Amino acid sequence: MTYDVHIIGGGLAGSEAAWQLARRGFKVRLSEMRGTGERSPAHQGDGLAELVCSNSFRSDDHEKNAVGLLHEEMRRCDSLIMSAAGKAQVPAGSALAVDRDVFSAEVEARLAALPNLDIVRERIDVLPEAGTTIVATGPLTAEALAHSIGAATGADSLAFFDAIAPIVYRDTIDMDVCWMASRWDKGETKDYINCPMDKDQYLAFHQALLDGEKTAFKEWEANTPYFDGCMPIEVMAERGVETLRFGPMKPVGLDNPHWATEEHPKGRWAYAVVQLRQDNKLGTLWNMVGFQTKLKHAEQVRLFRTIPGLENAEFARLGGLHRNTFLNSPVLLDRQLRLKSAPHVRFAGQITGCEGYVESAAVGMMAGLMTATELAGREWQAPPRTTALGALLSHITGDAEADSYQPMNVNFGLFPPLHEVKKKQRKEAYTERAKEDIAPWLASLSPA
Ligand SMILES: Cc1cc2nc3c(=O)[nH]c(=O)nc-3n(C[C@H](O)[C@H](O)[C@H](O)COP(=O)(O)OP(=O)(O)OC[C@H]3O[C@@H](n4cnc5c(N)ncnc54)[C@H](O)[C@@H]3O)c2cc1C
Repeated sequence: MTYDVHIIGGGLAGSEAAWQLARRGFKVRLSEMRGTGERSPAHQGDGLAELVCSNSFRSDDHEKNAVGLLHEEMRRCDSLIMSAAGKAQVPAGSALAVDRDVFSAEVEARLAALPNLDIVRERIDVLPEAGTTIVATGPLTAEALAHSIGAATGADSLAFFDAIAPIVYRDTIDMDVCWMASRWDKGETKDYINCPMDKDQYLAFHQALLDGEKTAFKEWEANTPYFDGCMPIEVMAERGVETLRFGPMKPVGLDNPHWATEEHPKGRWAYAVVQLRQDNKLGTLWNMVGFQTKLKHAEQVRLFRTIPGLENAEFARLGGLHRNTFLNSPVLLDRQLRLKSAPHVRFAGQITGCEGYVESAAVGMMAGLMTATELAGREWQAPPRTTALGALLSHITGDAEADSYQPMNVNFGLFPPLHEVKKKQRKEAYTERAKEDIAPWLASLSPA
């Protein structure tokens, strides 16, 4: 079969791009290296759209949160990733969290049902010299292709670290010590397992993190920065004794019923809390929220078993650390995510420098829509900057003005941290305006 588009990489972005194109009638080849015996250091299976770390798509609140707004806009574009997430949803308060296996299987099944899409298990080592191509190989692009991209761009790619959080078997958590609750009782159910620490336990744990044996840095790694949203707990611990208590171990809004008294019948707040969030639909696996780490594996087991309630914890997966690569998009790509030096090649997903599952999928979706518009001989209109999609795209391509990306309260490196954005500006940005502005843009898309 001859193809209209070759998509390289069947992760979140590549799967979404393939969906947008194939359901518009274009012939698509989707090349995914997993399934050939090859995997990135973070992927664990061979399914399309595998979530490599947390199982959360973050806030689903489209009234108050920019990521929630992005969810909403993607749903309006008939996003495969959002609809599969809906099918695979597990309880997580106001966040959208999924069973990763159900999610990946749903994405794969929906794509496999499209007659004009071929999913081919193959590793691509060289950037195609001709033909409409979308590269969505992610932050862990296989080495040969990464070199080929490097040769084509002539520019150094940037590198940073990401770390993976551990996953615990539910039946090894001591619920006589831990309890189920959502912070401030948000959400209809009590979605998190909470492990309480008193002050002495917290201080001892903090010290142990500082003393714990870590994976050694190689020379080239020493100056590579972390993205803030994926900072390992031991690095956070190094920033100060209170940092974790204001981060992943925040105790506020969590009444511990095991510590109830006559004066506090609902329970009292602990000095610090470790939270676990459901990771699979069955509820047998729970991940330690914000506990990404580069501690050595044996050290993780020893140290995490000192957390109250996790004394007998068995780990389905331990934390890890990886070096990621992404393009200098504002310099190398045009406003339609095409490589300036080879415009038949478009990039999508985290390799463009965006960060997060939802953002990667959103960029994949837009790359698919751009390609569909181009192939249909129509003129592409960018989504307005007042929308979450427009803000994301503007920022990736370096077209952002100060206020255009403020609604994006994503806490990863390329976006301003939440605390730097004034509440009032955020609220203004989340108004109905974005939802009104997206409507004419949706009408401009090439028909499905
Ligand atoms: C370790 C780690 C942890 C992360 N944790 C989180 C998190 O908790 N929450 C969050 O929101 N985001 C997280 N991210 C960030 C990001 O959102 C994810 O990496 C996301 O999966 C990116 O989507 P993508 O489609 O761009 O890439 P991926 O989902 O990685 O997909 C790329 C695909 O391309 C394939 N591939 C690579 N090279 C080739 C080749 N040469 N030929 C063929 N196929 C190839 C890969 O096998 C993979 O399936 C994490 C990233 C990493 C690396």
